[in-house]
Amino acid sequence: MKRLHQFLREQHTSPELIELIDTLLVACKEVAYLLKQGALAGILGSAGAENIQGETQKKLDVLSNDLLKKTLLSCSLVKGIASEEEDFPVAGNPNGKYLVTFDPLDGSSNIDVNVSVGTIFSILQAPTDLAGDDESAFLQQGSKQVAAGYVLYGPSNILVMTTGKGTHMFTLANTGDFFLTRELVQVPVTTKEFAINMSNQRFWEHAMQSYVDDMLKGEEGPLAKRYNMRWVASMVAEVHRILTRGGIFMYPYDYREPKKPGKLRLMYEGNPMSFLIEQAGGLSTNAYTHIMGIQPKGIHERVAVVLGSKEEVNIALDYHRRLAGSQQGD
Ligand SMILES: O=P(O)(O)OC[C@H]1O[C@](O)(COP(=O)(O)O)[C@@H](O)[C@@H]1O
Ligand SMILES: [Mg+2]
Ligand SMILES: [Mg+2]
Repeated sequence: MKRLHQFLREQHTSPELIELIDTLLVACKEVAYLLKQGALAGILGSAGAENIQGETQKKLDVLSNDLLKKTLLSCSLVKGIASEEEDFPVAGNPNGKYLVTFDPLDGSSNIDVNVSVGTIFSILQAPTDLAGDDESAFLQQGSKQVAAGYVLYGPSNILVMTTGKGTHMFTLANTGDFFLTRELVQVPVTTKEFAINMSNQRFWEHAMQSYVDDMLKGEEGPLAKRYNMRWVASMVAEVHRILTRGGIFMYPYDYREPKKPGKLRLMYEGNPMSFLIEQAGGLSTNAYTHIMGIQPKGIHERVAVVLGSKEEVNIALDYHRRLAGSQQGD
């Protein structure tokens, strides 16, 4: 079986990018180790603090953020980092070549119940004229990502990544090495499986309500399909399922907090996941347009997410095109 290193070299990945990915994975392996120990390592429960987005931090949110931050900032290639758990970007080496944004622990609500969680990352080229703690250095469209991926901490620990040459999966062995276990992943074009938090239904836009209503009508409805539903509440686990067997994942805009265009964050959730999905032949949108074409305005900016199997995402887009701005009963 092929080691990650060998694979990346064969893909003509630059030695610097390989070194950076290696560094990042050192921290992810420590997170994986801590998760395996669970209560024995005293890592469960809340940290008793909130992040800048007003979310209660779990102990492991803080621990994994500290691990990733320390490890990445020790690498001379890193000019700056931006994390879900850091209010502002943090500067690294002024001559560093890369910026890294990350969600150190995705699916935090699942830590205490021993369900899959993950680390999501996105790597950008650092502009030479801006400091590593200058927010504007990070505000690049998702289409500019140099590499992106996640490590899923589940029954197996799996790295899924892309450098723009397809999406590939690597499984962590006991030796600490990642081995290539799925090359050139392809998201099936069609699906009958959707993932959405149904409890927010009454807050969605009419277009999304109408689409999901029609899905629930099954064979007798206009979509003429019997759908199945899944909701893990860890985006990494949902995206992993979709990369493995297809599906559509949606965290749409909703009216709960009208000023926020969605729950998920563009720079360290939406963009990296979009890069992975689209490199695997899927589609990733905010229900209207490609996520990777959105010009970010802030490192913690929110985004609506509708991604997965191409045909199904196109159906969702079609509902939004037709019903944009309409109200129930229109
Ligand atoms: O609580 P909900 O509405 O089910 O939201 C679940 C979503 O929130 C997230 O947990 C947000 O990520 P964090 O845990 O990093 O804040 C996603 O992974 C997941 O898709
Ligand atoms: Mg997250
Ligand atoms: Mg998180």
